[in-house]
Amino acid sequence: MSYTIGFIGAGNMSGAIIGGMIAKGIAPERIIASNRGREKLDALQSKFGIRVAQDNLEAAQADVVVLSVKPQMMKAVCEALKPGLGHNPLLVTVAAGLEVSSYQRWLGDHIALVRCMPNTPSLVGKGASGLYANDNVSAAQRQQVEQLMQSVGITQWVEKESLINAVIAVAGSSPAYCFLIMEAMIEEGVRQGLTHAVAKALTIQALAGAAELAAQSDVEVDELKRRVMSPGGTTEQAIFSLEDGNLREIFSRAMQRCANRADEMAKQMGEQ
Ligand SMILES: NC(=O)C1=CN([C@@H]2O[C@H](COP(=O)(O)OP(=O)(O)OC[C@H]3O[C@@H](n4cnc5c(N)ncnc54)[C@H](OP(=O)(O)O)[C@@H]3O)[C@@H](O)[C@H]2O)C=CC1
Ligand SMILES: O=C(O)[C@@H]1CCC=N1
Repeated sequence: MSYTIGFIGAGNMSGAIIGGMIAKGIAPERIIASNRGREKLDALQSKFGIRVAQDNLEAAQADVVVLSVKPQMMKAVCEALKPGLGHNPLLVTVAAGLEVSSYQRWLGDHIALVRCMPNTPSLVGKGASGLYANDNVSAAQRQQVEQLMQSVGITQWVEKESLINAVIAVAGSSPAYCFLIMEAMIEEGVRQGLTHAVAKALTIQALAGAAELAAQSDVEVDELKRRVMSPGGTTEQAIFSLEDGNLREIFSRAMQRCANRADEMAKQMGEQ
């Protein structure tokens, strides 16, 4: 692959994808990022050797243009980019909430646009991205974006745009849920007498190990859970406590709020 990739907005999500791509061996000269402020560009340039520009129109000259500013900024950014998109690049937006129809209103009905919902573990090659393409995206462009995002993790296509909100709940936002679980486990480990360093090392490895086991296993996760729960043993006391506390309902509510917020954002910002 030798096409160029431009990132508009060089914040957390762009940094994670760029870092993952460089770690996978994508040549830094193929990547250009633009950002409002200079500081993040300097950091990305010195860390990864990519090209940077403060003018979004420069990054927009790439073959694939990743729109990675906050949803609230997207309309203004797109309208300013419009004159520089005459080469009709493949556009990939990672913004939560905003729908294809909004981008088409700002940039024209002809745009080839993929909505990609990635997550920050992309930085370490363990990203999970959902992808949705509008009708103008060709089969070759689908492959191109798939290949690009697979360089930093796994991808799953969804064929209905509304399902991107479910992808946000399951993958885009969920690293934060996992970090919260880690925080809680580390805190209790320390309460029970472990040092912070020991509790942290064990927590991270237990969760990473469980995820790897689930990924490599040919049985469902509920069976893997059952294999840890010796009858009359320790684990079932913990699981009973979590179930008594309605953990499933807590997750269900949290993920519904997450997806609903994406809906709400689409409505608010789609009216712009
Ligand atoms: N963080 C995450 O885990 C995920 C985020 N996303 C999506 O990614 C997008 C970016 O989020 P995230 O990286 O977290 O946010 P950040 O705030 O970290 O990054 C946004 C970047 O956009 C820059 N920016 C703002 N306005 C402009 C402009 N007019 N021109 C150029 N650059 C501009 C900001 O520059 P400055 O440094 O000057 O403020 C900032 O660096 C969002 O739409 C979000 O929904 C999707 C999945 C996961
Ligand atoms: O919180 C957010 O809105 C973004 C989208 C998914 C993860 N972070």
